[in-house]
Order: sequence, then C-alpha cells, then structure tokens
Amino acid sequence: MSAGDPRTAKLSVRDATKVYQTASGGLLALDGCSLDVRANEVVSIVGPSGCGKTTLLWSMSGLHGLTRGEILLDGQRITGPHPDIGIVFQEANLLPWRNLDANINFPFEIKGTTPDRAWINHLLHRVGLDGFGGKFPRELSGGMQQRAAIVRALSLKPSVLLMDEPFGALDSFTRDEMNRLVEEIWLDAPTTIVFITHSIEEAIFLSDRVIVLSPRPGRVAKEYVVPFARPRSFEIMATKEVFDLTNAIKLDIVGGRVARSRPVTEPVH
Ligand SMILES: Nc1ncnc2c1ncn2[C@@H]1O[C@H](COP(=O)(O)OP(=O)(O)OP(=O)(O)O)[C@@H](O)[C@H]1O
Repeated sequence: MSAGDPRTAKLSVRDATKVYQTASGGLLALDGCSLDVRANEVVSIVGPSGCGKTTLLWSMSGLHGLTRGEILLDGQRITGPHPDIGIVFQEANLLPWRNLDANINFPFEIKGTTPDRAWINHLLHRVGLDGFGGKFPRELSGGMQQRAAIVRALSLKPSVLLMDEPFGALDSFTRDEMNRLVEEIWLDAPTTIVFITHSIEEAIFLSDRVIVLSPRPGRVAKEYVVPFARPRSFEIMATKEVFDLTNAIKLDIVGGRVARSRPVTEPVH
C-alpha cells in the first residue's frame, strides 16, 4: 500500500520534498517521498544515516512543513501539530523539575483540558509504572523514562503514534523489553504506529511493513511485508526467515542496493 489511494489510508505522505536552507545553500533532505499507512498498521522506516527519516517523521507530525507535497490524516491535509498525532522521541524529554504525574499532566495543562485519569492509570499499569507517579525523572532509569514518555504520548489518545528512534539510547536488553512492551500496548489497543529505527531486527519485530529509504535525498526505495503473526516471540526472531529478511534489508542499506534518487550536489531552490 505504499502508493495507494490516500482516501483509504490513515496517514498518507504525498510527494514529500524538503529543502533545508543552510549557510551553504539549499539542502535537499527528502525528494518526492510517497507512502501510505493503513489504520492500525505498524510501519517502520529504516535507511542510511542522514537519509531524511526524522525529517519525514517530523513532517508527518506537522511539527515542520514541507517544501513540496503534503501529509494527509484521514484524507485531510495536516498543516501543523495535530491532536490526533502523538510523538515519542529518542530522548524522553521529561521536565526534570516535575514528577512523573506532573509530566504526564503537562500537555493537558497546556491545552487546558482534563486528563482521563482512569486511562492514564491503565497505561501506567500497562508499562509497569504504577506507584511511580511521585518520582522525578532523575529517580527513573532510561527505560522507565521512555515508558513515561510513551504514557504521556498515549494519554492524549492519539490515533497515530510516531516514534523517532525511541529506544536508540537504551541497552539491548532494555530495548528488547521495550519492543515487547510496544507490541503488548498495540495488542491491547491497536493504533497506527510509524516507527523510525536504525535496528532492522527491531523494525522486523514490531512492524507489519518495513520501508527502506534511499540515501539522501530520501524517498521510498523498497518495502518489505513482515509476514509473522503477533505476538512475536524471540524464538521467531531466531528463525531463518527472519535472518534472511534482516540480511535483505541490510544489503539494501549498507550494501548500497538502493540508489540515491538524484545526486546530492544538484542545486535546489
Ligand atoms: N534543521 C536542519 N537544517 C539543516 N539541515 C538539516 C536540518 N535537519 C536535518 N538536516 C539535514 O537533513 C538531512 C536529513 O536529516 P535527518 O535527521 O532527517 O536524517 P535521518 O535519516 O533521520 O538521520 P539519522 O539516521 O542520522 O538519524 C541530513 O543531511 C541533515 O544534516
């Protein structure tokens, strides 16, 4: 469904092109990138470092605009941050002077709305943070802080969750634990997730589809359907099918099997 009908997609990226203005001229980060994500689908985006993954995700969130092209949510063009779209970054970005409860309440204070305490308590329980509401970020491990960031994002009940390399800074055991947690949360209450990662194994574990971007300027170079049923065990991750899929994607990225869409030296305006 990478270039399907945007009217049937939950989230649709159409011809996304982004030029950053820098001191040395225009820098083309994305070039005609198009993809669709179905409702409740989990899609990972991988690609060489600097190919435009974060640029694409930020565009999807409405946090920054595109030079050309558009992002559609349920067929409607996104023109800025949208209440239906949540985002989790690599850093948990908790406010250090607020305890966990106050951090989770913060977006509601900004919006002037009342948090759904029952839903938040359910989420805190789901991620194993019940009883930690009075703790400050410095009292929480990196994994716990990221769990809190996930609760903060989901507390707003978004229909799309964007995750930008959320577990990249965690050790591999905690990362596995967090991957299982994301899967459990999704099984509990399916939602549309777009996940950026440098880990192909993580992408395969979590996703229905893995989209590979070309080297910068980024555009969709390839996509892979991940055929394994959920819940996915770590035994599945040790099978030959997963090994072959991982290698195919790795070869695309590090083996240079996906080509640049155009030379990066080309002047852009
Ligand atoms: N605000 C900005 N101003 C100028 N250039 C930028 C800006 N943000 C990103 N870039 C450049 O745009 C390109 C794409 O960056 P982006 O962070 O989107 O890539 P990425 O694939 O997420 O990178 P990584 O894999 O290293 O996290 C890079 O060359 C980067 O240096």
